[in-house]
Amino acid sequence: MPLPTDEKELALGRALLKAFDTVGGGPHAGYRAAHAKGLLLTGTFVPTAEAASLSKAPHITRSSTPVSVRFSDFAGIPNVPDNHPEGASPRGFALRFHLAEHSHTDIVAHSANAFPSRTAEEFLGFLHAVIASGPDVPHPSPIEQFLGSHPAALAFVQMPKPFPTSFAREHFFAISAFKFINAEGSERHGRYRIVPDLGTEYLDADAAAAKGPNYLFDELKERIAAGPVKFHIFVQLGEKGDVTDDATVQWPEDRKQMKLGEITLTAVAPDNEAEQRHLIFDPRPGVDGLDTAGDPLFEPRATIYLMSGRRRRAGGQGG
Ligand code: HEM
Repeated sequence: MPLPTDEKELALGRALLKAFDTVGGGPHAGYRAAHAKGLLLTGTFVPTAEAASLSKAPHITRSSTPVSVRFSDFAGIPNVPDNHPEGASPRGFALRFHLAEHSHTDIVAHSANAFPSRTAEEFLGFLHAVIASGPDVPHPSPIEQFLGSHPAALAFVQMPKPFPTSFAREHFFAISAFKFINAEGSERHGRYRIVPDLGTEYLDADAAAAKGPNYLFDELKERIAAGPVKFHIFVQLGEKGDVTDDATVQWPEDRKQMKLGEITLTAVAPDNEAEQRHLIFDPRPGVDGLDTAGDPLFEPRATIYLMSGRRRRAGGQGG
């Protein structure tokens, strides 16, 4: 998976990485520039019978596929408390389907069904406004000005992001629309939703504040030692006219949702830190039967995940 050769794309990737480093007090050698604190679990994906009507992708047409899932807190701070008011949310769910040796496809999702910007350039503007807005900066501060002129960013910042009782009681969204292509060549747009088998469950603010800084990761390790953790993958199906190239626009809640399959996680991955450090997720599917659908976030994300991942691998420690 090479980096792009276009100098503008590379410069955007470098600028985003630098901005994340600044916000997270990094770089932290060997860790991700965002979603630095994580845990990797392993298990299996089993598709539903109807999933093949949507896509001919290998993991959707086979009876089962091994998977890895990396759960994470948002910030680029390796020891961010799981109950940190700004640093922990949205939580991440990065899923890898292991199709064959050196062959895989990923879904990278987070716990908010929203994103603050349509483009990576706009996201960089958001981060720069955060960086320029210390406590001593006069009002309206750069971030107040940015939020005043970017309604999607304001909505994202203001949306409630409650703390779950467990990673196994949180839901996740891949935000962008994808194209699903079946064996007959028919195409449908859809958006992934990953829903816990046990349903979502959240703490109130006082209960969250009373939790320890590692409450989510400690609980996940205990839970998986006691038995499997299950999630269902749904695809919210787009209809004619639904926007497919803008992560800030959600589709109506009454759109049909097709169940794609189930993930059963059974163990904490061995050599967890080294495995996490090595894994570089790609938000683009890159397999027959699945494609991106014009969302401008995909390419810059792929670039920055790769840039950050190579830097992390060279860091030699961390996860
Ligand atoms: C312009 C938009 C975005 C930028 C600049 C960005 C930036 C980043 C960066 C720098 C990382 C660390 C990469 C690494 O070192 O491996 C990261 C990881 C991650 N991002 Fe994004 N991101 C963007 C959009 C999104 C969206 C839309 C989602 C949710 C659907 C998302 C979810 C995640 C998750 C879950 C991870 C952790 C992946 C892992 O566990 O390795 N990001 N992002």
